Amino acid sequence: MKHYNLEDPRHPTSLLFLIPLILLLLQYLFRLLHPRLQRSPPSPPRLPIIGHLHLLTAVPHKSLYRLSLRLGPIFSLRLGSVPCIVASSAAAAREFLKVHDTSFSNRPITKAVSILTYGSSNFSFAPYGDFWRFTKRLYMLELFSNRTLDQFRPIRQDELRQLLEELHARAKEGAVVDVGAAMTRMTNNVTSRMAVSRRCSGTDGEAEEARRLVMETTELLGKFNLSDYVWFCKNLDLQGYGKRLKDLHKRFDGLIERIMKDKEEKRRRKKMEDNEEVLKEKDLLDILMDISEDKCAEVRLTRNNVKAFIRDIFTGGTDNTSLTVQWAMAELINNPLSMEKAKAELFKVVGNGGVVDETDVPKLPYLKAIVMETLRLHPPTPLIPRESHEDCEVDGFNIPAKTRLFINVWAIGRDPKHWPSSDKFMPERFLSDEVDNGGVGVDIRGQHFQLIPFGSGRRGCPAMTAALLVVHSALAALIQCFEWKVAGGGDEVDMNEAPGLTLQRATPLLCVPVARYMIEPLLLKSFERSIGAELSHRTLFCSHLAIYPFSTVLGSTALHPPDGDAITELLFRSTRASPLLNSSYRGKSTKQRNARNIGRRELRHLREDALRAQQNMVKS
Ligand code: HEM
Repeated sequence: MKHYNLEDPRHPTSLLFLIPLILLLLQYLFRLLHPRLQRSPPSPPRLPIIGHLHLLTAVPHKSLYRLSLRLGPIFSLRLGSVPCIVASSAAAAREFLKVHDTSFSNRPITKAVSILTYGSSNFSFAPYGDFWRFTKRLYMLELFSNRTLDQFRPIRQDELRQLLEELHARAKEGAVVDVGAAMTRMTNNVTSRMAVSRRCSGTDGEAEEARRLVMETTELLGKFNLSDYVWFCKNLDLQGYGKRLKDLHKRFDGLIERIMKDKEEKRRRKKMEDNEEVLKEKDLLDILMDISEDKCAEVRLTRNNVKAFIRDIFTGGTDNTSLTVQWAMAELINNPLSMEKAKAELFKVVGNGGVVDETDVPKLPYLKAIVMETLRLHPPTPLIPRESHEDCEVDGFNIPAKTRLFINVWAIGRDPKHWPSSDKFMPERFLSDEVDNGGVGVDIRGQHFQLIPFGSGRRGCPAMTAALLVVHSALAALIQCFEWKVAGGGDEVDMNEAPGLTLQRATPLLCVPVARYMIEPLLLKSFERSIGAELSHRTLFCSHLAIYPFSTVLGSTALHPPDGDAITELLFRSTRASPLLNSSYRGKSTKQRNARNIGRRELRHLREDALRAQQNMVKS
């Protein structure tokens, strides 16, 4: 046996110092051979199994913002077993949504998504590829084209009128109004009438069911489901969301099937009658059905595609739009100076010559600045979700395929680097004649990455124009027609956010509206203004029918009914239906209630027909 002196370099223990060196060398070689491991974004220490889940609080965009202050604008997390990356600065958002947009053009498919979208048969969660490209074109050229938006203008006007009438009635009673609920009803109705020619609120149970389904869909899509993140919970339903999702899907499917069957029957009848005029008046479901029946279409839409698209439109069209108006109103109530400026601008442009209209908006820069400032501070989708479909290198970091990306739009909108006094509500920052506080020349269409409430790039929101039409006109009308008092006294409303993935308010916005004008003459002036010089006796009569209850119109001596088939029919219908709505008919029996409901429904249909007749007359 050999004996070495410890000082002797040939002694085995003296070689121990080589081990760390060898390990480092091996690690280097390993990284060299596996480019994915070359450089990963910074990440905090994580726990076994749950990874970084414990770092997320109930309001995830806020906890991710706090982490970004420590880790930088791009950092990575492991939520359970899911690799994620978070971008929290304008420059980082630009990297992901512009430079590497193609690599991050997928959306993560959660359990809720897969159940509620008929297995990603819709547009917003379709994987990036030919089908998505086809549907994007469909959205931009058909469903949300300028022509279609123009066609639906009377619907938006009519729903705004109904909202104002409802608020006016509450103002007369001095009653408290939940502004959020009223707005959601309105946006729901606009979307539903555009999509399937039906309202989502009203006297019949089906309309209310539709509204409930939309609300539940938005709620469940915004929930954080453990089975999406923790591998051993994958097939468990610990929070009970799985059961609720399946039940919700079944109810939605039943409703949409009924609507589609009804529509198919109507289309068959219309085709048999070959009624050209009626066939031209299409809702979004008609457009989708036309494409699904078109044998030459580039992509043949299945029945599930059509259903999933309609659901997409319902979900996208309701909550975001309503939330924007709610937060804007809350900010204006807490910033009375801004409210006064907005009122002054509206008075200068519209005066009391009618209710503010979509066509007035280009002349209302302060109103537009209010909406931009609201979307900066309160983006309805605070975290934009995307997923990479290939390995890529972003800003020197290697990001493997199937990494979930969250763009923290909320944090970017409050970054003091771009927005001085970033937490303050200052619409003036967007107006060139005021001090530049970061906003002059910035727009929200996805080109300026410091303000991207509608996202950017290929998968940016396709309905931005439609959404802004509703947001601007509804907000303007609320400011123009009412003073708003905080319910229960006080001058300020709470600005806290509720838990979840969408930017809901923690407390409802409860206010008492005080009417600034008599609403009916104002609405009538709007109609007269909108048809301007072409106003004739017949169109004026129709516009009265569309606004006033029948009895007022029929009793009006100033408006003796003009001749014409359309008018005669409308008159005949109103004389038949008006007794049902008569104020003396206040009985509580089922028969009386039913009669009133029939009367209300007929009033609604009559108003729609009167509006249509009015437009046809103006056109011809
Ligand atoms: C104020 C209102 C709205 C806001 C703030 C908003 C915001 C957004 C955002 C942030 C995205 C993701 C963009 C991205 O990944 O880059 C998005 C996508 C989408 N939005 Fe909107 N949205 C609004 C209104 C609407 C409306 C009214 C509809 C439809 C009726 C709609 C339909 C969609 C659809 C279908 C997508 C998915 C697009 C795709 O994946 O290619 N949105 N929206």
